[in-house]
Amino acid sequence: MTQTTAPAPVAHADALVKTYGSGDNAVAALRGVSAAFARGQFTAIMGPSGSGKSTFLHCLAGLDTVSSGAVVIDGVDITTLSRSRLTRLRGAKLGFVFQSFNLLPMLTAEENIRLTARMAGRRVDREWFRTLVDALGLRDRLGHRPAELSGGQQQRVAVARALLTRPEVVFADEPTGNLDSSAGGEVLRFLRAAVDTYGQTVVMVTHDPLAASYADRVLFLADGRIVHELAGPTIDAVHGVMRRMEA
Ligand SMILES: Nc1ncnc2c1ncn2[C@@H]1O[C@H](COP(=O)(O)OP(=O)(O)OP(=O)(O)O)[C@@H](O)[C@H]1O
Repeated sequence: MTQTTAPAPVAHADALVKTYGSGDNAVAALRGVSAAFARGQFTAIMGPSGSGKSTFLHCLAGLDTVSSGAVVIDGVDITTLSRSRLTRLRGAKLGFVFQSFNLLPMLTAEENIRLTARMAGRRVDREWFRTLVDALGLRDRLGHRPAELSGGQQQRVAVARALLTRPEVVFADEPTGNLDSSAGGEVLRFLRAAVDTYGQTVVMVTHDPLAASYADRVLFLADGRIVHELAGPTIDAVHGVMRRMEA
């Protein structure tokens, strides 16, 4: 008899607790959150304002410290790493896309795309660079600075930068929050294609049920806890869970 075992997740969080401040001013942002992220899976994180979405993403991505619990990326508990080892691991294994693009204004699109790889001392695979630039429609924009690009183009530059190092996980915090629906759709379609074509793992915080419907599953947070998980989300199903959470 052959036994099939589920592949180990590329990232997981165990009993994450995050409290900001102390004493009377303490705010419990995460109250024991556990979740596993399989390789090649696209997860959306949703929930009301203040439910802990950004805190969860930042703790998972090693951008914020945790109060207790563990975050394991590719077999390493990142909550135990020194600051410098954590910085190296982020550069080597993680990619980031933020709502506000976070491009350096004095660098061209191409320089911005190469920046993370350069800072991590990673050699850039030319073929992969070209594949990403073409898939994101940036070929004739490479010499432009961010101020000369539309919001959608800037975010596509940020997405190319995030994927250039072939990270274990891409973390995206409201990546379409500053984009109109057409530019947002392009970014989401590309993230979906990166999951389907390259087996990229993506974790994305969003307020938008349409954006969440591009994911393989949605984790819903409320008051610092995961309260629901939806697989194969449709826009209607996401709206349905949100309505039930508000009731
Ligand atoms: N640096 C901080 N200092 C103190 N409290 C914080 C800090 N960051 C977040 N919080 C609090 O932690 C809780 C969770 O915040 P978080 O930003 O993670 O929520 P969110 O679900 O991402 O919200 P939104 O959808 O509004 O962005 C909130 O009560 C927030 O006020």
